[in-house]
Amino acid sequence: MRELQAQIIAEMGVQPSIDPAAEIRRRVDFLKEYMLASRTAGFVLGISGGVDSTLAGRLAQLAVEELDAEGTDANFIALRLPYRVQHDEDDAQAALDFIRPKTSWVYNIGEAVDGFEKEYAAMSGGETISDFNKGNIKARVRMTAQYAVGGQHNLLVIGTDHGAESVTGFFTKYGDGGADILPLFGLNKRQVRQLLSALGASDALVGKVPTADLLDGVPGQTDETELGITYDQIDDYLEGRGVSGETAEKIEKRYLATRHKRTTPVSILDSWWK
Ligand SMILES: Nc1ncnc2c1ncn2[C@@H]1O[C@H](COP(=O)(O)OP(=O)(O)OC[C@H]2O[C@@H]([n+]3cccc(C(=O)O)c3)[C@H](O)[C@@H]2O)[C@@H](O)[C@H]1O
Ligand SMILES: Nc1ncnc2c1ncn2[C@@H]1O[C@H](COP(=O)(O)OP(=O)(O)OP(=O)(O)O)[C@@H](O)[C@H]1O
Ligand SMILES: [Mg+2]
Repeated sequence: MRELQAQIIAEMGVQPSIDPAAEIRRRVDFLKEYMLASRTAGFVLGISGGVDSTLAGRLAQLAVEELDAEGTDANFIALRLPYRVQHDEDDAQAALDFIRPKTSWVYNIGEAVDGFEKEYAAMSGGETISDFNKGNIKARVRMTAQYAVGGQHNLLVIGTDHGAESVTGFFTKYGDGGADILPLFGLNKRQVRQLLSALGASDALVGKVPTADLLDGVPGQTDETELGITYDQIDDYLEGRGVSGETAEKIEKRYLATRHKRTTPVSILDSWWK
């Protein structure tokens, strides 16, 4: 195996094979134990209809149900965070039906994002924010909405980052990358699907094609199209399997370019970037 591949696998904590039932138990326990240790009242998470938030949402709901049964009041607020009308709203509703969250709210980010864009144009004498940059603003407004709910109700913000996203830095810094607790870390994408399947999610939810869905111009653009790498390739790489040199180089190039996203802001005491 390539030396950098071994180092990346260790950092991402991905195992070549997993026992889905044991992973579900371990992650529900982690949510419960951390909630108790942090003296918070539960969790908040945006539900998009994608596999990551469907799994993290169901784990959070199981954690609060167990805590309630054990005599500790806990809450889970699932947030729909559409930008205006989401093109695959039906899938998001199917995800909520599967998660069965204790509380479910909708915060439409349309007004906040468009208001931001308008004020930006006024400030800059008419500069237009690119669709790509606006996509990152959408992700950061979603983060702000989750922290607003968390701040009001003493809840931890769940993040859905895991090995297959972290390795390529395929998230918005302080957007979906901004969270308090990461119950999916250590998994790759196919393992996320394995856990969802073990929890009884429908084939449609388990097989949902990953999309960041951040662009006005290309609704539902697939992650694989933007990345130019497939999740199967990323998953194979993270399981220590052989992938072509070209694929390994693409993954490693993204990994090295996005190190700043996987750490705290660089300070004069850091040397990792040298
Ligand atoms: N070397 C460096 N050291 C320290 N900071 C550095 C830096 N280079 C850039 N930066 C900072 O980082 C910023 C760029 O990072 P960032 O704002 O994240 O922006 P960026 O990485 O350019 O874009 C985010 C990517 O993540 C994808 N994404 C986002 C959200 C969700 C999902 C999903 O899968 O659902 C995917 C999105 O499609 C896009 O490809 C720069 O504007 C700068 O502030
Ligand atoms: N439209 C949305 N409504 C609510 N939350 C969202 C929305 N879009 C993104 N999010 C939040 O941002 C996180 C990151 O998005 P990401 O696309 O990586 O995950 P996903 O949609 O759950 O799964 P997938 O990666 O398979 O599409 C989501 O897990 C979710 O918590
Ligand atoms: Mg998505």
